Amino acid sequence: MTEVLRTESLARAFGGLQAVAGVSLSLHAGQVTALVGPNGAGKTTTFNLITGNLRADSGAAQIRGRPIMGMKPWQVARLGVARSFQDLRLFTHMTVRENVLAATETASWFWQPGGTRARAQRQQRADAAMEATGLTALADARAVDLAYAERKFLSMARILAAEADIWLLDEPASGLDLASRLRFGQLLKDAQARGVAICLIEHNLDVVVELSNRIAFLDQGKVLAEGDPETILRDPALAAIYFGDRPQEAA
Ligand SMILES: Nc1ncnc2c1ncn2[C@@H]1O[C@H](COP(=O)(O)OP(=O)(O)OP(=O)(O)O)[C@@H](O)[C@H]1O
Repeated sequence: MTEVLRTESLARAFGGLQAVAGVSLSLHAGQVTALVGPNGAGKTTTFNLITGNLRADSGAAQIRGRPIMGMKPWQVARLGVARSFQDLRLFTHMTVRENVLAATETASWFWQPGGTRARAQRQQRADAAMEATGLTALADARAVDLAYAERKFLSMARILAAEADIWLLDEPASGLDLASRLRFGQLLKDAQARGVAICLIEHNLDVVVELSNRIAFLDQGKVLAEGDPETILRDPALAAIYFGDRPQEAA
């Protein structure tokens, strides 16, 4: 299985708080890795360090062997990383189509050589992404007017349209009803079949079991365990940490 992204001992503190304390992870093409752990474990911060939204204090990360530390978010995006946020970060007063088109922005402008063709391709990519996420009929609706699940799917449509092959998804299924969750699961399975490497932050363990091949369990900024979902979720010590029933540390 091809490794596409690797982090080595990533670390980041906020003042006295060591939010990420040496995270080493690897993502593989066609595999879904779930980042699981209690609130405040450092999951979102790990994403932010990979995507260049935050600078690491130490450690390294590479995409297909290319070091990415110190890169800006747009540079990491150009290497094929697409990311969703817990708060979605849509352009709320733009339409669904405009939101999706904006995610295809790396194509050239229409006045450049080949620009007209590139622009037509962007439209096609946006149309395909809206179709795959069930948003075609809402293409002209403003993001702010969408229902909650539709906004979540719009955030996924933006990821699809970006044609990235590494997806970092921050709680993409939270708050979805069962039917939407199944639809979302199908999107992930299709992407996985195309060889996309997916990393998913997810609190709902049913979703984790349903969708992921591997779990990396984080606590207090460290990967405590890594492995297949069955094994990790059956571990009573990890369950105690996850459900807030942490054993007292020796004084
Ligand atoms: N910009 C920041 N400034 C200060 N502290 C921060 C900042 N970002 C995160 N933290 C702190 O770092 C720790 C890790 O936060 P992070 O959001 O990465 O956790 P998480 O595992 O994603 O949590 P959750 O599951 O609740 O989203 C938390 O204690 C959080 O309060």
